[in-house]
Amino acid sequence: MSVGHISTPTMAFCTRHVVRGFSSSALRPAVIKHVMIIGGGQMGAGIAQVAASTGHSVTLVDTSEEILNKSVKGIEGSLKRVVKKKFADKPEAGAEFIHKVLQSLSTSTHAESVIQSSDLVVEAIVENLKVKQEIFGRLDKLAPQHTIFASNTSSLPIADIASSTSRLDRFGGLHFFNPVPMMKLVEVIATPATSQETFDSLLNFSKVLGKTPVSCKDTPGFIVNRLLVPYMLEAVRLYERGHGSKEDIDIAMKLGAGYPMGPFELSDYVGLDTIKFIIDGWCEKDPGNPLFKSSEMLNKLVSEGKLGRKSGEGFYKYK
Ligand SMILES: CCCCCCCCCCCCCC(=O)CC(=O)SCCNC(=O)CCNC(=O)[C@H](O)C(C)(C)COP(=O)(O)OP(=O)(O)OC[C@H]1O[C@@H](n2cnc3c(N)ncnc32)[C@H](O)[C@@H]1OP(=O)(O)O
Ligand SMILES: NC(=O)C1=CN([C@@H]2O[C@H](COP(=O)(O)OP(=O)(O)OC[C@H]3O[C@@H](n4cnc5c(N)ncnc54)[C@H](O)[C@@H]3O)[C@@H](O)[C@H]2O)C=CC1
Repeated sequence: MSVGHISTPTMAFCTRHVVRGFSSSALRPAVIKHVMIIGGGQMGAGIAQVAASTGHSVTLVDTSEEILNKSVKGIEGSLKRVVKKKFADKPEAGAEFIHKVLQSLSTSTHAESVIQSSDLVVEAIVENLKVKQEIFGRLDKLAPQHTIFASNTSSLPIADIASSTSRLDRFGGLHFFNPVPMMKLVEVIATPATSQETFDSLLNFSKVLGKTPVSCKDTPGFIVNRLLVPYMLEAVRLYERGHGSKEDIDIAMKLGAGYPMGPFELSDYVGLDTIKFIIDGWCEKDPGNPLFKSSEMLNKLVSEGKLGRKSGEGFYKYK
């Protein structure tokens, strides 16, 4: 499906002169122009929006047209909010900007037919190692030599995801933050096998998106989630012990610690299914660690389909 005009793909490098995706005359980061984003949920749609807004041609991939239509509607809504600020006095320029961004964005339910023209693949699908490995393993066989693969995983080791491919040197992590159009940080993650050129390309790509990248090792939670997850888990334990209401805990952290959202508001914003995937994964890896003990309250909400804002109810109601 095409949202706007799909430009003719141009490869970042002519294959003849390419060694592992980099110019053989001088090893320099590949130029990233064509980006495939896999997963049109909260994160994938946000990454697609920002990439299309910054001069990239973007294809957003998901499993159904219905999901992709919803993703594009969300992107249009978010672009309107961006334009309201950015082009406050120039509504026509704002409308032109939105038109141009949507022209740079196409959608597809078939990653295989897009991979040949992709310089970079950013995966933002469900937080499940096997599912991520399966999709990267399949695309690895079809992707051009120079194509860089990156995962937006919150909690899985990048090296484990990369192990399903034969391009360990061209594989890294690009961890964006929610909501992507507003959050300035990107964690750029190198595994021991990620080449310097790939890492530089990912750093550079993040800067072109207008983000501030930080360099991370492939360690659990990278930087932000290594610190955020214990804090959030401690909040839910405090609540489960009856030592504070969720409303008071949220107010306390906003007004006392200056956070824009309290831990329960933020959990609903992130998505309780995603949070459960993260905690269950860490618990499985480190079962003796009391920090990752599962939360009965969280499990109950997820089993009832209360996934936070995206389903209309989580810790709070949104209808
Ligand atoms: C307790 C539960 C136990 C579970 C424990 C387990 C923990 C596991 C956690 C793991 C988490 C993993 C997630 C991850 O990997 C990393 C993350 O992404 S963490 C999340 C990081 N994000 C945040 O912390 C967000 C914090 N919130 C904010 O910064 C603000 O609240 C927010 C910008 C979202 C909204 O601002 P707010 O003032 O509250 O509301 P407004 O609606 O007025 O918006 C302000 C401003 O921003 C514009 N805007 C907002 N969203 C968008 C958008 N999507 N697109 C475009 N523009 C947007 C809006 O238009 C407003 O603009 P104005 O011009 O100011 O009107
Ligand atoms: N929600 C958050 O705040 C953050 C999430 N992340 C990570 O980003 C990833 C995505 O998270 P969200 O966008 O929140 O999830 P989401 O649930 O909103 O979206 C996931 C999307 O992936 C699609 N999908 C699933 N399997 C697929 C497949 N095989 N092929 C194509 N599409 C597929 C789903 O249909 C869905 O649209 C996860 O790895 C998560 O850990 C990272 C930073 C923040």
